[in-house]
Amino acid sequence: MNISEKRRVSGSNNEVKGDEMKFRDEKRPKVSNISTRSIPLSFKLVRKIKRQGELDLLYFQRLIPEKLATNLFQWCLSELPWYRVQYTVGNRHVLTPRWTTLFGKDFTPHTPTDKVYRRKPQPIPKRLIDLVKLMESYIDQVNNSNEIIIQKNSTPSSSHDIRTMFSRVTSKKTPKPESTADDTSSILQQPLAGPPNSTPQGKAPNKSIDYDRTAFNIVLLNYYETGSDSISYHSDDESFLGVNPTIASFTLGGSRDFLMKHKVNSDLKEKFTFANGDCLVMQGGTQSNWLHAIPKRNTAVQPRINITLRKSISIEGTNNYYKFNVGDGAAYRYRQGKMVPEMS
Ligand SMILES: O=C(O)CCC(=O)C(=O)O
Ligand SMILES: [Fe+2]
Repeated sequence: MNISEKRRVSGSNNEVKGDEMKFRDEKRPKVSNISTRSIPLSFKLVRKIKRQGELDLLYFQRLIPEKLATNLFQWCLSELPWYRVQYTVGNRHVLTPRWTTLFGKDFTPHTPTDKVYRRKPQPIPKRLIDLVKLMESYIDQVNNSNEIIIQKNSTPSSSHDIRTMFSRVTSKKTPKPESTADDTSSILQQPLAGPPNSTPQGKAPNKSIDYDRTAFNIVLLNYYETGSDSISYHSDDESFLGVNPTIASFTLGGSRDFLMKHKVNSDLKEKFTFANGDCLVMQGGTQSNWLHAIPKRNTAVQPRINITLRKSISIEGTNNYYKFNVGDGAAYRYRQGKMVPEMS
């Protein structure tokens, strides 16, 4: 039995051999065409990262305050069904090396749904819809702004507020305001990579890339229970995601390394270690030019849940997602510290 995983049949895939991928600082790309911008959005920080090789990222650090992120982690783990998908490609049997679950469907109009879908799409749970709406709004705001705003007490500019949203997750009690330790003001006291001058007002939006208005319809969750759980190098560049797809990817719970490498230029590599509450948005040419992975680790790592938001533009896309992330096997529920198959 082959336990390595080919991520998706139609995407670009490279097998990753566990920890063999090493990043040495001296091998990092030259800074010549690097621009990293920092924009505080209401009470948080986002970095626009545009680098050589069409890397185009938005890095929302500590977007979800820690306690709320931990609470959402626990809610996802205990309330959602999870799958350990197995599938066959040719004569190769693949065990997906992590738990997955999926919600949502493409926006294609069709009836009756059960005739076209291989597996009935599951509605996105309300709490996750809130996350979707929030991120759509944040991403559009950041992409439509070319401003570098450095101010201590910025007011929320989104109609969605992450604390309001997650107050549902934090159960009956009214959430206490978070300490300001995570707020933009304190982060901005530290110098960040970016243009030296900051101009608070009056700049026209950056028109060099036309980003579509963000509209997610698929919520895919990955649960990495131990360091043996992983996702091999791949890119989410399938045609059913459209051209230059935008994918938002949250980390809840434990930190894991997230590696990126350029598909052609082996000098171009990136490494992030995402923490509880972080969100990375991959957009523009990122998927067509880069691969990403969460490698296995044999050091102690805490369980991590990843929530990714994306858009399927066709029924085929939705079917593909359910095939590789829900599959045909049993649903599992997390009960008393372990995954148990659900009684059907
Ligand atoms: O867990 C992560 O951060 C990455 C997940 C991922 O790349 C995917 O589901 O396509
Ligand atoms: Fe991915």
